[in-house]
Amino acid sequence: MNVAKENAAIAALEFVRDGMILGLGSGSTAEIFIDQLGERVAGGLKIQGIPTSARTAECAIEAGIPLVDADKVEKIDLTVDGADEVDPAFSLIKGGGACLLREKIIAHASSKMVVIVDNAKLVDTLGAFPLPIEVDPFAMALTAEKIYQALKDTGCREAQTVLRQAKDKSGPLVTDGGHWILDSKCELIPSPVETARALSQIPGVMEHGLFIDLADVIIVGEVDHAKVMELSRD
Ligand SMILES: O=C[C@H](O)[C@H](O)[C@H](O)COP(=O)(O)O
Repeated sequence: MNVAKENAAIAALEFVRDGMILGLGSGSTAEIFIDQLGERVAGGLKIQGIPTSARTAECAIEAGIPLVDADKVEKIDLTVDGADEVDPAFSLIKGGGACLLREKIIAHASSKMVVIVDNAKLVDTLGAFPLPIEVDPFAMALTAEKIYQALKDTGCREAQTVLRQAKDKSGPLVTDGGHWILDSKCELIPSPVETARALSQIPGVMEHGLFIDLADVIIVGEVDHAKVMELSRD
């Protein structure tokens, strides 16, 4: 167990209240949170979870967390999720686990997003972590060329893009939504807002891993404590 991730996950429990509808993120840090949340549910906490991936749904069921269909709710109170990179403006790169589309749908619909990371995820400028971009497999080469242009036009020089492969090497990794993932190594993304906007305009791009203006709280786990940083959007 990674103690820093565990400390971040435990600190996120402070944001959970009885009666909440919770977006449950994906990835190793989110899974630690789900385990912790399961213990609170066993102790009497009443919440319902909306998983952002098939894997998260399995973990939540195993942890004893009641789930609710995303189509059956009118609001989501809080989402707790991990991230691959976090910059000082709370912009994120997500999608290292290929769950970015559902994660973004749920984060966008949530009143609050709490991001839990260890301090290795904090960066001055996003881009060292290859940016995951979820694409429709149809005419993927044409979409990839448009992505390359969009990245170049917004200042990400020499972006190298690779099609993510399934772990069993059977072919391209297929997301829960039936799409493929292109990972673009940008080194630096100087204007995340512009890059996000440019990528969103490409028809074959289902979603990209830049999460802008979504995170309200970043919890950074260390070995002996967690630091909670809140951003006011007023
Ligand atoms: O698609 C996966 C997600 O965006 C994860 O939340 C992200 O990759 C961070 O995962 P981890 O907590 O395992 O580093």
